[in-house]
Parts: sequence; structure tokens; C-alpha cells
Amino acid sequence: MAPKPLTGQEIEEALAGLPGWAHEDGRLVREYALPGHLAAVALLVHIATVQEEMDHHADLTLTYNRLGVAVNTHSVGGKVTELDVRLARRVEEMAPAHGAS
Ligand SMILES: C[C@H](O)[C@H](O)[C@H]1CNC2=NC(N)=NC(=O)C2=N1
Repeated sequence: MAPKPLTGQEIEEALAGLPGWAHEDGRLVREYALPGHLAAVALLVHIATVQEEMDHHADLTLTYNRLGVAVNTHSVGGKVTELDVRLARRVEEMAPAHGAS
């Protein structure tokens, strides 16, 4: 069943528990700074493995030692759903071990 788009209030409530994340252009977004290029690549690969597990995928942008994450749910026309929040939480959980800030 298609996930339900979240209301603005629901998104704000979710962001309260996602430090550094924002709701921009209909997507949940965060940019991580990493200790170096290979650390950024390692985080990208780790996120990709979780995305495959969840079958839910963000746009990941690698720029030297920075990694951008931007996600919404394509199957409901590019709206933010609980699936996006769950992915953001998974990324937030893994990021510190990669030295991300
Ligand atoms: C067939 C596959 O399950 C779907 O295309 C998945 C893949 N990853 C996805 N990722 C995102 N962000 N939104 C989707 O609707 C989506 N759908």
C-alpha cells in the first residue's frame, strides 16, 4: 500500500528528532562533513546498503569530504512520507561512527 504523505506538522515533529536535517523543496535533506574523501565514500556505501535493505533510496551527493542526502518518496509523487523519516533516522544512527558531523 502506498505510504501516506506527511503533513507539514508531522514533518516538523520528525525534524525535531533529526538534528541538522531540513525540509527543502519537498525533500528531507542533510549535508554531512566527513574527515576526508574516503570517509565520505564509506558513509555513502553504508547508506546505500541500508537503502537496499529498506528498498528506499535517497539522492546522495559526494563532494570531496562532504555527503549530501536528499530524500522523498517517488511512489506518491515526490512527497515526504514515514519511509523518508525512517531512512533519515537510520542515516543519523550510522553517521557518528563515520566521523560525520
Ligand atoms: C521497485 C522499487 O521497489 C521502487 O521503485 C522503490 C525503490 N526506491 C524508492 N525510493 C524512494 N525514495 N521512493 C520510492 O518510491 C522508491 N520506490
